Amino acid sequence: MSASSFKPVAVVTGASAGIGAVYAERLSERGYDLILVARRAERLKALSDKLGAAHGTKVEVVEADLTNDADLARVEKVLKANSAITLLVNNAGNATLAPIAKTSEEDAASMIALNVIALTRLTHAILPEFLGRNEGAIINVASVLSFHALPISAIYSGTKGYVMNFSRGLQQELAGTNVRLQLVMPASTATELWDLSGIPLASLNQAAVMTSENLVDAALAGFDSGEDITLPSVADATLWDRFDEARSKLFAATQTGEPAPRYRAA
Ligand SMILES: NC(=O)C1=CN([C@@H]2O[C@H](COP(=O)(O)OP(=O)(O)OC[C@H]3O[C@@H](n4cnc5c(N)ncnc54)[C@H](OP(=O)(O)O)[C@@H]3O)[C@@H](O)[C@H]2O)C=CC1
Ligand SMILES: N[C@@H](C=O)C(=O)O
Repeated sequence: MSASSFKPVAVVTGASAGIGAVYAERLSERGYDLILVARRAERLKALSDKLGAAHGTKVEVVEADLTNDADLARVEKVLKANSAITLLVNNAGNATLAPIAKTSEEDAASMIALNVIALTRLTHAILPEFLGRNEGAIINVASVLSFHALPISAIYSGTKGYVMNFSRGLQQELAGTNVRLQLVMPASTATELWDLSGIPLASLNQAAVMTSENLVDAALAGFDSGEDITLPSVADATLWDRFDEARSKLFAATQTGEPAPRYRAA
């Protein structure tokens, strides 16, 4: 079934589980028709049936492995062909949490292909249409590991650091347009990702783990209030402002054109 044209359409990648499945539910409640993307089509179909019955949502199920070039090209085509799309949620992501020496080349490549390349290409696919209509929104799901790295997260943090910088740069490009990008940076959230990553969810400090429902509801509250950057678990929002100010000052301080005195020969 293809999505109808009289309701706005949202695309959610990685909608078969976890955070993406909750985004699909919440966007359905908000009156969107949906294009849901993931490998497990049977789960997407079950979600589609549920949302159709509950809210009359029309859902287009797109079974795709976003690390596969042909599948990704097919999803790009779906995005380019549908002018009713007003929202893209780049949520699909995977993690192998282990030291690099213990991470297979396949797992490393898969994180880069999904977290970096697929997100970039899908953004690139939808952007001309959004800019042409001067409307639309992109939600990029990054992580608090976008700005922090652990001994087991070098590659994952690298990919999520990319999502943060890609999104920050694009937000500046979009200034003055009616197209917006929200960067969401969740901390630990109770999803399948953990067990798949090699770190059991049960081994985490449960007090620091958010439910995916709370995560998405907070992220959408941030979206509704016009936030560019949403850190759903951070109570003191000025922490980000101070971090970003320090980053900006550090960048400005690099623009000297000469070695710092401590590096000059005595
Ligand atoms: N859980 C957490 O603690 C945190 C998660 N995040 C980020 O949130 C996002 C969602 O993760 P979360 O809900 O936790 O993870 P889940 O593992 O629960 O869900 C991941 C989703 O991505 C899909 N997916 C995985 N691989 C592929 C692929 N190759 N092609 C297409 N779809 C794929 C999965 O579907 P299928 O297997 O059917 O393809 C699934 O729908 C990710 O970007 C993650 O990095 C950020 C911070 C914290
Ligand atoms: N998915 C989590 C892995 O460490 C995170 O992004 O925080």
